[in-house]
Amino acid sequence: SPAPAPLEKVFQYIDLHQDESVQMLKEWVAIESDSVQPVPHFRQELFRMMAVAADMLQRLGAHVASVDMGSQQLPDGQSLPIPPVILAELGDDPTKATVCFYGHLDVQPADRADGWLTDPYMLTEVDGKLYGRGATDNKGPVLAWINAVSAFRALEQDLPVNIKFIIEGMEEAGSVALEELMEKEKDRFFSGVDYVVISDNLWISQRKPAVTYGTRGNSYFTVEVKCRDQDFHSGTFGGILHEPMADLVALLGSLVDSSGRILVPGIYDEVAPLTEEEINTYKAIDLDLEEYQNSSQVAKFLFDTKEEILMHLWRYPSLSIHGIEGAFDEPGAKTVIPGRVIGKFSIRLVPHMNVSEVEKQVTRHLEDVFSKRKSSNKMVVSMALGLHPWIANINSTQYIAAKRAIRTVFGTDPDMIRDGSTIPIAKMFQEIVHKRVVMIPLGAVDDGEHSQNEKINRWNYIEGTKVFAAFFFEMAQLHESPEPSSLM
Ligand SMILES: Cn1cncc1C[C@H](NC(=O)CCN)C(=O)O
Ligand SMILES: [Zn+2]
Ligand SMILES: [Zn+2]
Repeated sequence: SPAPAPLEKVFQYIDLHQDESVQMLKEWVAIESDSVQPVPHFRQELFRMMAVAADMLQRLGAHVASVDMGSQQLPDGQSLPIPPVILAELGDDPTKATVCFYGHLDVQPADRADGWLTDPYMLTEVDGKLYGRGATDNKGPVLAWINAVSAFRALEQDLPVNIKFIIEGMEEAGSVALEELMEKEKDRFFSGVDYVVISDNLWISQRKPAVTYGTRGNSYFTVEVKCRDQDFHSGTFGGILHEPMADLVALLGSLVDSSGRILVPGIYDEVAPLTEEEINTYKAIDLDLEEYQNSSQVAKFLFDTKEEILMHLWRYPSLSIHGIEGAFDEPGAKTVIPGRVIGKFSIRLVPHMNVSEVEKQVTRHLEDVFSKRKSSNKMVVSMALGLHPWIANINSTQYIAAKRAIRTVFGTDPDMIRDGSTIPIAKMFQEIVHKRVVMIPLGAVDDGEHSQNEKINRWNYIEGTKVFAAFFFEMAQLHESPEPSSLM
C-alpha cells in the first residue's frame, strides 16, 4: 500500500533536501573523532563532535543535556577526559509512544597511508558512494535519524512519537563508563521510553534491507608472560631461559584448533541448542556465498554452506587472536628475546553464555596449560572487556513497525538478521533499563566499517532517512492499537 499523504510529503522533503543532508554528513566526517587512539588531539575532536551534535539538536528544538562522563584511566597510568554523552528529548505528549534513538559519533582510527583512496576525513562522493571515516559507522545513521525528525519540523507536521536521543562518543573504545550512566538514568531520562532504536550495523546484502534481532557479546582477554622488564640478547641468554614469547605462543596456540573449534573446556556448555525452526530462518536469508567469499578476498571459509556460515557468525562463539604487545614486529633480523609480552584475544559470546563463567573457564585453562610448561615466568590473565550477547523477540511491536516501514520505503520485506559483532548498549537497555530494542541498519554489506575506504551509499542514507520517518508513523499506529501477538 502507498504511504499516507503526510508521509509522502515528508519523503518528498527528504528527497528535495538530500544535498543538504550530504553536506551535514560532510561536516561531521571532517571532525576527527577517533576514540581508539588515546591522545589529546583526538579527545579534543571528540569533545568538539559532541558539542556540534548537541548544538544541532538544540536548534531542532530539543531539550539537550551533555552529561559529564569523568575520565578514562589508561593502562600506562595516564588519564584522559571522556567526551560527554548527549541525552536529548523532543516532545513529551503522554498520549504518544516515546522512541529513544541510540547512536555514537566516535570513529575508528583512519590514516590515508593505510590505503585510503581519498582523505578519510573529507567526505568524497564517487558514483553515489560517500567515502569517509564514520560515514556508515555511525555518523550517517545518526544524521539520518535527526534529518527524519527535522523533516517533520520543517513541514510543521506533528511528530507522531516523542523522541529521545542518547548519543555517546566512546563506543569504539568499548562504551567506556556508559553502563554507570544507564544505571543512573534508568528511572530518570529513560523512564518514559517505550522503545529503543539502534542503527549501528549493516545489512547482509548490497541492496536488500535488513532488521537485526541479535548481536554477539565479547570477552576480551590479555595474558601477560613476564620474565623481567627488559629485553635480552639471544646470543648471551638464548638457551638458558624460559622465554616469555615461547610460553605465550604455546598459550595462544592452545585456545582454538584449525577448524575454528574453541579448546577451552566447558566453553560450549551453555550455547543455546539449535532448533529445526531456527535452521529455516538461516535458509530464508539472501546470501550469495561465492560473492561474499570473493568480495572478502578470502580463498575459502571454514564452512561450505550459507547456513553453517551464518550460524558460525551469529549463534556460535568464536575465538580470535588479535596481537602481541612487546613482540618484535618490525622488518629486519633483530636477535632479541622480549622480556615481557602480552597476548590479546577475545571470545565472541552467544546466548546463553555467561561472561563471568567464560572468564573463569579461560583463566583456568590458561593456568592449566602454563603450569604444564613448568616455566619460571609469571603469567597474569585478565579480562579487559566483558560484553554480553543480546537477542530480541522479533514478534514484538517495534519489529512489526520496522518491517512495515521498510516495506513502505523499499517495497520489500527485510532480511531478519543477527550480527556477529557487539553493540554493548543493546544488552544494557534490555537488562538494566528493561526496554525493548530494535536494530534498523541503514548501510550495505560492502560499506567497510572499521576498514579503509569506509562509505555509505547516498541511496542508503536518504532512503534510510525515509525508513526512520515511516517508522515514526508505524510506531504511533501500533502504539494506539497494538497487534495481539506483539504484547510481550
Ligand atoms: C570495542 N569492542 C570490543 N569488543 C567489542 C567491541 C565493540 C565492537 N563493535 C562494533 O564493531 C560494532 C559494529 N557495528 C566490536 O564488536 O568489535
Ligand atoms: Zn558503530
Ligand atoms: Zn564501529
